[in-house]
This record gives sequence, C-alpha cells and structure tokens, in this order.
Amino acid sequence: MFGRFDAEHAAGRPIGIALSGGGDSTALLHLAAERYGAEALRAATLDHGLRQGSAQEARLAAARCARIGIAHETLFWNGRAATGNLQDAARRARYTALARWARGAGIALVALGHTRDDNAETLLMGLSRGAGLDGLSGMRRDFTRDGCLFLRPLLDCSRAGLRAFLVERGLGWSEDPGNTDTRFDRIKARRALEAMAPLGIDAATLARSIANLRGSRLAIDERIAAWSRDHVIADRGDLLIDAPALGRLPDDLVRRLLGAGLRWISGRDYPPRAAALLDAAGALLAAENREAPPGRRSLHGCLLQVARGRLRLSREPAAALRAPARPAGTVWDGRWIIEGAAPAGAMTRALGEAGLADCPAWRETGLPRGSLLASPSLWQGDRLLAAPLARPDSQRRAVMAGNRDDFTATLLSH
Ligand SMILES: Nc1ncnc2c1ncn2[C@@H]1O[C@H](COP(=O)(O)OP(=O)(O)OP(=O)(O)O)[C@@H](O)[C@H]1O
Repeated sequence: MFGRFDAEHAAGRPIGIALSGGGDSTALLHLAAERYGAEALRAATLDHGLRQGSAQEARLAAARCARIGIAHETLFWNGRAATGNLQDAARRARYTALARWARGAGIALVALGHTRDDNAETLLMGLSRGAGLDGLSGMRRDFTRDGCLFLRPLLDCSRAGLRAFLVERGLGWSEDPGNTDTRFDRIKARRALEAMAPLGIDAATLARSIANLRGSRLAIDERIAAWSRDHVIADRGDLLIDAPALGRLPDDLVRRLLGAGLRWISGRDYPPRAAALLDAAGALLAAENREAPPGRRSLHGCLLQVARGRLRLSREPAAALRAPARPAGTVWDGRWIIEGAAPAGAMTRALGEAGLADCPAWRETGLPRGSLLASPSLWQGDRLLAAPLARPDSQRRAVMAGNRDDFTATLLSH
C-alpha cells in the first residue's frame, strides 16, 4: 500500500502527513506510523477557521499525534477573508500552507488520504460537467506543488476498509459534519454512487474504468510531450510555440497545450476556459495565415502574441504587477523563487517600469520589454537589489518553483 513512500523519495528526511482528523487521513497516519515509526513522521492540520469546532478538531488531531509520539503542527488560514468559491479557495490555501510547512521543516513529501471512493466520486462529478478524458482519468498519485511533492498512497484503498482498520485497532477519528451535507457536490456524488449498486457500479468497478481511461490518457500524453519537445521552446519565463505546426493540431490538443502553457506562465493551478482559449488561438493563427500585422490577445493573466511564425506566451505585465510582493526566498506570482542570500526585509515583486529604468542593458537580454516588466525582481523598499532576467549580471538567480521549472511537467500534470 505504501510503495510510493519508499526510501528513494524520503532519503532519510521526515515524511509529512496531511491530517484533517477524518477517518481517511487518521488511518493514513497510523498505517504510516506502523510502517516507518513515529519518529520518521511529521503531521499537520490546517484549521480553515470556517466552521465552529474546527479549532477543537485540530486540537484533537494534535492530541492523537502526541499519544503516539508524532510531531504535529496546526496551520491557520483566515477563510472568512476569502472571496469566490469557498471550497476551492480552502483547497488551494490548504496545499499552499502544507507546501510551506513542508519546505520549512525539511519534509521530503506530504502524503494525502484520498481513497478509491474519492476517485470514484470525482469521476461522477466529472461526468456531470461533461468532462472528457482529462476529467475522467482519476486523481494523480503524485504531483508537485509550490516546490513540494504530494503523494496519495491510499488511492487503491476503500474508505470502509480504512475505517474497519481504525475500529479494529480501537482508534478514534473525527467525523466531518460536511460529510452529510447534501449541498456539496461530493456528497451528492457519494449518494448517487450508492444508488448505482443495483447496476453493479461501485467504487471498485469505477476504479477499473479509471485505470483504463488513464491508460488512454498516458498514450496521448506521450504524443503531446513528443510534439512539445519538437515545437515548443521555453525562453526563460516565456514559451515560444511553432505557430504553423500548432495550427495543424486538432482542437483538443491545442486546448491541452495552450492550457498548460498559460498555467505554466500565470502560475495558476487551473486552466483558462476552453472556449476562450480556442477562440484566441483561432484568431491569432488565422491572422498569421493571412500575414496580417502581428496579433495579440490577453488571457488568464498572460499575453499571446504571434509574429514571424511563432506564438509567444508571456506573463501580462499588469497581472504580474498586481501580484502581491513576497519575502525573498518564497514563491512569488505562483512560480518564481529568487535564490541566494537576501538582506532582511527584501521582497520579490514584478520589475515594472521603475525597475526596468534601472536596467539600462535590458535589450541585450533578447526578451521583449513586456516580459521583462513582468519578470521577478528583488527590492528593499524602493531600492532594486536584483533583476535576474533584465540584469542577468546581478548575483541572485530567479528559478521557477516546484514543477513549474519544467514546462513538460505542467503539460503532463493532471
Ligand atoms: N484541514 C486539513 N488539514 C490537513 N490535511 C487535510 C485537511 N483537509 C484535508 N486534508 C488532506 O486532504 C485529504 C483529502 O481531503 P478531502 O477529501 O476533504 O479534500 P478535497 O478537498 O476533497 O481533496 P482535494 O484537496 O485533493 O480536492 C485528506 O485525507 C487529508 O490528507
């Protein structure tokens, strides 16, 4: 069950457990403790602060860890300040907080308690949205986010089996009140799955379909990765794509490729809307065919510009300038980390006009002005300390964080 935890991943560093306190992640905690010993583990619970009792649940999770000698930390998020889809915002905040915790504590990887049942419910939710292969081929077993490796070692285990394990050992867990709230799509999917039993459909049969769909998906992945190796160049933070070759690809591959490109550039972990993307690509490629003046579109916080047979994807300066400044050494704008020792209080933000004025030789970089305006730079108050892309002689290097240093990783992540 824990094959993926093997030493090659952890290499002597602690293993992190994302512990919500619910049955799945509590079972994960105990299974991992039996296999690796308590001293090899660290656990964290994010208190979302969204409902009464969350602080108490985090305390309970901490107490359960203390009882078996596992170091535990409670992380906090001010959910009340979030806007938009709260569930979604909470999920993202959770991954960001867990990744920061793991990086700070030297943790090799963070294990999540998703089960075969979660996978089956996700498949049904995908069907309700008319999803294609992308949305129906199951959760990833491992992925990297904000520089942290996450694993889902329980994806082949059933929720009932994990609870039976806890009951057998006399171990307790907290039941999330949301698990019976039929306003949530996941709970509706759970109920729908139960109702499908007479048809012979359950989480185990859906797991077989998911495995088959995943196989088809991987075959397409190989094709698209090979295409990208031949036709896409990563130019520091930008991507350059062979426009005529792109124009010959079927729509679903164009969507996949540009969707991944815009995620990679914007640092957002969700793709742009498919219709908007295909519309922009269609208009730009048509203009290129007519040899019309260079066209440009802005989408998903990025610029798409086509000229001389190449489509350049770059960060839109206005979007980068809106991204909040971050302390040196942390992820800025969803993808950049400026490496190297920095004085206390130094902050990373977009270079902008004021910064570019301080980089007289920027033309020698060969990057367009817009890409440089949106590029990362290090400041102390109003003083520019480093601009790794616009003034490459400055000592500090800007590196892409986590899986975003390699476009292929984003292209193949699902
Ligand atoms: N508050 C939390 N603190 C720490 N880990 C958590 C928390 N909530 C969830 N997790 C981790 O995420 C796993 C999945 O939880 P859950 O199914 O509630 O999340 P989800 O939002 O549906 O999943 P995903 O984030 O992948 O979409 C849990 O088993 C646990 O490992």
